[in-house]
Amino acid sequence: MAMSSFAREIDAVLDAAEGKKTEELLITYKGVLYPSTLCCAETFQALDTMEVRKDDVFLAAYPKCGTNWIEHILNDLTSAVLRKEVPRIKHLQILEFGVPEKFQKIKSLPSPRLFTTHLHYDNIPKAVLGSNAKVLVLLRNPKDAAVSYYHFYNKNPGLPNVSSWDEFFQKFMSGEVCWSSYFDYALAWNKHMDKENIMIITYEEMKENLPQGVKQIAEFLGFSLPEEKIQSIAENATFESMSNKSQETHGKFGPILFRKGTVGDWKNLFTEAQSQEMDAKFEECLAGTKLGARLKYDKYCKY
Ligand SMILES: Nc1ncnc2c1ncn2[C@@H]1O[C@H](COP(=O)(O)OS(=O)(=O)O)[C@@H](OP(=O)(O)O)[C@H]1O
Repeated sequence: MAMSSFAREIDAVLDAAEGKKTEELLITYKGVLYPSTLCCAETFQALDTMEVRKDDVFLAAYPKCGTNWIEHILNDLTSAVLRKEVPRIKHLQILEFGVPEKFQKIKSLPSPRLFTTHLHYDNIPKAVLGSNAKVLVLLRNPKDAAVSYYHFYNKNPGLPNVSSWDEFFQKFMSGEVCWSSYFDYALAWNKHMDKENIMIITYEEMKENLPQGVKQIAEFLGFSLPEEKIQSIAENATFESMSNKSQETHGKFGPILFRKGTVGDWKNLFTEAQSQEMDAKFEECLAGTKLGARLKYDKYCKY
């Protein structure tokens, strides 16, 4: 099976990580950890002056909340509207990845350009947040996000191994993970989610009704597509469909990324005490907020 250029690009990043010592795998920029195989200070600086078009589309997602899933749907929706395949170029499309010279190439990409970022609201370029470009914000319940992140730390050669789930749980709770704290991330978006050009989606809602989720995203983007097209995009975006093609689309990264794709896997790792600790943190940070309600914590994070 032929590998996409995107898959070859990811394989090259994984190969580069294999040669690095553990202490070389992370960098810190403005107090936040990032993987050194993908991010550098020069690109963060260049991001500050990135030019934004009003028809650019941004996907903002905390890591492990289903970023690659929604990217795939956005790509399919855009390809359907343009009636041609939109190529994916990860180091260009993920705002904080790659080298600063990429911004020259970004300027020549045709509209509508699709970008992704895991950056905290405060670190997203002001040009993006000050524009009317559409921003789709993706979150997942924090317990499943933590479990997914834990496996990712240990399976991805680009991240340092953690010796145990207990160790990772404490790091996740204190925000000592790449892209920093889940709770700070969600709280920041809570303040901005009512803006017209911002739409929140959750992993769990997409799992509950994928065609409905695809339709809502299309409507938010102003894309008018026949029902059958929405259905076929949803069918291509199931976990089974995406993981079956992952070797082709994501190369060696495929099995690392498409792990389980379920809701509730946290019950296999969380101890009772850890579950209560996260319940208390959620209560302290997000309970009573509009975004907190959207996450349906009691449904997805309680026994
Ligand atoms: N199509 C589809 N349906 C349901 N779930 C899916 C799908 N595609 C990816 N996934 C799951 O999303 C998790 C990876 O999240 P991200 O893509 O955000 O990871 S990353 O931060 O970009 O590395 C990871 O979750 P876990 O399986 O729980 O680890 C993936 O399996």
